[in-house]
Amino acid sequence: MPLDPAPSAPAPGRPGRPHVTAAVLAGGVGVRMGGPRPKQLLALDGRSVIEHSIAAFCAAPEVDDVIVLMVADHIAEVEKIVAAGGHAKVSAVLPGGATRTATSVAALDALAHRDDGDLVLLHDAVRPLVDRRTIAECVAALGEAGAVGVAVPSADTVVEVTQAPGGAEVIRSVPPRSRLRRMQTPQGFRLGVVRLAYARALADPGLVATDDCGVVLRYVPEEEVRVIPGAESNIKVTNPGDIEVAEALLRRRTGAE
Ligand SMILES: Nc1ccn([C@@H]2O[C@H](COP(=O)(O)OP(=O)(O)OP(=O)(O)O)[C@@H](O)[C@H]2O)c(=O)n1
Ligand SMILES: C[C@](O)(CO)[C@H](O)COP(=O)(O)O
Repeated sequence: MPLDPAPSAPAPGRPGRPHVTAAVLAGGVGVRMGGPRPKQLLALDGRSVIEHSIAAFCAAPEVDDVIVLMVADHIAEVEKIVAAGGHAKVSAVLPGGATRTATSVAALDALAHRDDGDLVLLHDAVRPLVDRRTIAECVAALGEAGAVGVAVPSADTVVEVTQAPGGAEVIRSVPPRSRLRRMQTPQGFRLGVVRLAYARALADPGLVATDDCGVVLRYVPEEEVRVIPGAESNIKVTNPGDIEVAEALLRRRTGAE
């Protein structure tokens, strides 16, 4: 599905406001989950995991359009999901990259026609329970900061480990828990900031990244990376059993409404 070639413009009825694109990253094949199909296509309460994520951003009034970066072999399947679900804000379904980082870069490439002041929310397709409050607060925080991560405090003590000379894993340090957070998505950026970060990152042969805020922190250190509260329910469907957890969380949410 081709991207709308229209040049960057404020959304109709919202003059002066930056355009907000949500990019749903779905280029992974789900090695840890196992199974024949990528985990973003697994069923969760009558919809695929990826459709929950797409629907959450389509329903958010702050979001103008949604692009999906999907494993190339399954693009047609996602296009059908989008059409059948009537997710009208989806402007493109494009191939992801070989790594999550490459998929983030593909999302930025797809937004080359947007202005540096426009906004992008990069979201794991496999976080289907992202809620409206989180999306709204992420976009609102981008009014003050060029990069915004969503995170929750750690209930567990988190330790750094290393290998002892005999090969056993041993604790190297115990960072103060009160300052530790577990990062989630969406992670939101002014396009100019995240473009600069990835331009520098891609020139670094030692690039290793597990999230996009980390890329900004490392390669644009002058930029503040703001952290806003996430939600414990915004889990990443990663391992066998996580679908059942997501179903239980979804039932609890539906019951609370
Ligand atoms: N090449 C990749 C790898 C990952 N992702 C996406 O990044 C999110 C978080 O990644 P992860 O949970 O690691 O997904 P997989 O890479 O599919 O899982 P695994 O590491 O177990 O293979 C997922 O929505 C996944 O589809 C992506 O867009 N492109
Ligand atoms: C971006 C992320 O979800 C933040 O917690 C996480 O780092 C993705 O890691 P993955 O190994 O690609 O699932």
